[in-house]
Amino acid sequence: ACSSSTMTQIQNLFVQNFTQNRALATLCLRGAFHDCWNGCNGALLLPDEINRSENVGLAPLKTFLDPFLSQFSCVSVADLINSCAVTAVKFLGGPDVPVFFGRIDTGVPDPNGLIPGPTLSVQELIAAFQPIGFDSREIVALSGAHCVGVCQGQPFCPGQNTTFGNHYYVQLLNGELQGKLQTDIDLLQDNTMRSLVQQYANDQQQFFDDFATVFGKYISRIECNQSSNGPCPLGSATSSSSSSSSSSSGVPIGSPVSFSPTQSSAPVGFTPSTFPVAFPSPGQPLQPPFVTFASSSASFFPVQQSQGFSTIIFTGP
Ligand code: HEM
Repeated sequence: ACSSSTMTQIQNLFVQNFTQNRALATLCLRGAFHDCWNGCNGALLLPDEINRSENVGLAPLKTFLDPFLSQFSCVSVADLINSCAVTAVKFLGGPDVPVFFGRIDTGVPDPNGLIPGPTLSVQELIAAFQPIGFDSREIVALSGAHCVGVCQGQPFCPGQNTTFGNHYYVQLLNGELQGKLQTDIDLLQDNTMRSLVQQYANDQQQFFDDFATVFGKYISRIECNQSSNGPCPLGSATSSSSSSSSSSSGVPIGSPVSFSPTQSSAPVGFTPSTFPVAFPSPGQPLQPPFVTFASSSASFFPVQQSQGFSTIIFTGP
């Protein structure tokens, strides 16, 4: 893993790029959801995986992150994606999500079709999250990530999709999310989930606190037995459990490790998160079109300003 000062440098580069195009931030957040579903392992950026239909729309994330991987050889893909996601949440106005760095990349694509699809019923959604250790209340908190970004080119939350906040829950209750994701709308059909939607709609701080805890837990799920000599700091390696699955190459994947994301120090072998990173003050964006790595002549690809979230335009290098 990189030193914490290098992680800070990386996070600052993320911030600079988000300043140019906020759509990059929402891409990163969705990327962490997908990369970590089967344990955070960096497989999302493998060509076999990024081009799957379940990852439609995420290809620009690879374009965005590849230059970081060339520039910073110390960082794993999984750490890069998750560092990007927590930086995105904060950049968009959300809470500090605790994150530690030291994830190992698998190099093998995850099985296709594991990630829950947008047409699941609420019972199916609960059943999908249960084996990876998340209950219905945690699903409600995680789904709040749809306060930002787009669904099939349209804002999830009409008029408010560029900042992180509890408007997703307010709009869900008001019926303003009709025509978007069925899995979002169906949260209202389960009594426990609907009452939590109401609580979050009334109390942004509670949403932020819960989102930080639950998303911090989500991005800490690391399969410890992927490598015999890499860091496995979050718990003892386990290679079998009732919920274990197999990767497409037949390598057994251990049960998700758990730890308290509110613990103050990084587990052994992990670099702690480096919040707060410096955020540019509003009204002082960097000059487009180039964001460059400070310590090298490598120029980052230019990202043009896009209107809202409808387009991400890459014109580089
Ligand atoms: C609960 C199950 C979930 C389902 C079925 C789901 C499904 C989807 C779908 C279909 C899209 C639209 C993709 C497109 O049309 O381009 C999307 C976008 C997004 N999802 Fe989810 N998602 C889920 C949970 C999550 C979670 C847990 C997170 C993060 C914590 C997340 C973050 C995002 C973000 C930020 C976007 C917007 C991406 C962008 O603007 O490019 N989602 N999701």
